Amino acid sequence: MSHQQHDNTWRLLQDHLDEWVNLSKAHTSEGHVASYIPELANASPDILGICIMDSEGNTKVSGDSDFPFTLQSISKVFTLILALMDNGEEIVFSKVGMEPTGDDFNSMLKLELVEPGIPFNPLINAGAIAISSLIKGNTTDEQIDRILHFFQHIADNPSLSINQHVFRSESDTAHRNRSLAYFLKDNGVLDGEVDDVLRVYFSHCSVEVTCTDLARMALVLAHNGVDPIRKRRLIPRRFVQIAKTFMFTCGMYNASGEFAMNVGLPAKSGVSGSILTMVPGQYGIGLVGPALNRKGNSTAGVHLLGILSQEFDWSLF
Ligand SMILES: NC(=O)CC[C@H](N)C(=O)O
Repeated sequence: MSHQQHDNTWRLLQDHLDEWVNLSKAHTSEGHVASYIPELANASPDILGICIMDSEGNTKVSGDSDFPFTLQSISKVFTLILALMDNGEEIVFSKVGMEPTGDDFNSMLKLELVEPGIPFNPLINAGAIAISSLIKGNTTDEQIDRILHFFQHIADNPSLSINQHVFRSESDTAHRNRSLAYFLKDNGVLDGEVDDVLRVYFSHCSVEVTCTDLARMALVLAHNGVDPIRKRRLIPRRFVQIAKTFMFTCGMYNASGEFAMNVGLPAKSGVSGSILTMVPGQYGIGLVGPALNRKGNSTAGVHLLGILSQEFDWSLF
């Protein structure tokens, strides 16, 4: 992208981002805050915030961009990358597949239906739980520490930490994830103890961030693993390529096709109402809008990204 294009985009964002956020905010009333993790239900449904970061670290923020939230399923992108860096492709893809499911993110249907009973991809819950078990460490605490440090490193923010209330809230109520994990254990997909693996999984889902952290993490993916600000490679290019492909095909759960059609960018959402996305080679984007549609994606967030993509012709197609 030329400097002039960037300047134009930045000027339009300066003039219109607040207006687009306000327009999209109206769509928060179409959704509901996730309540199956009781602690998440405390978030106000009418929140909407966004941060867009360019490759020099300049930001455009709007709305409730300081609202802290937990990564939830967005963390799965980065644990996948760490598992790939720890084990390589061959081992990782002996435990999870490469295909979208078309089912809800916490579905267990295909684990029994389709041989050999490995999760279809690393971004559905079953797949992400399998990935958690692949993170290296001599103890569960060491695995969790390594993940947290990796997230801090990518976000360039050493103060990222685990929200213990959200962790406990999920851990106490995660009957479905527990059953998924036992299923995986029985199918020979999980190496460790179910409780230990789930502690790793709930911990990385509970890392607390802001939109700016998300945008910063996305920026590294937008630049294929090189941090354009620290001017350093943080992730091998191939592993970012794998992560972005999954984001494209599975990142918005079973609404990934619709999102690809309307926005056309690799993205990952979480049940906290967060979305991480990027304009390849250009911008990292983080947003939060806790009111979710039926498929578990932020109603206002998806709307806002639709406007931005159209306005700036960001679709990759
Ligand atoms: N979709 C999500 O964000 C799911 C993550 C959440 N921790 C869960 O396992 O249910």
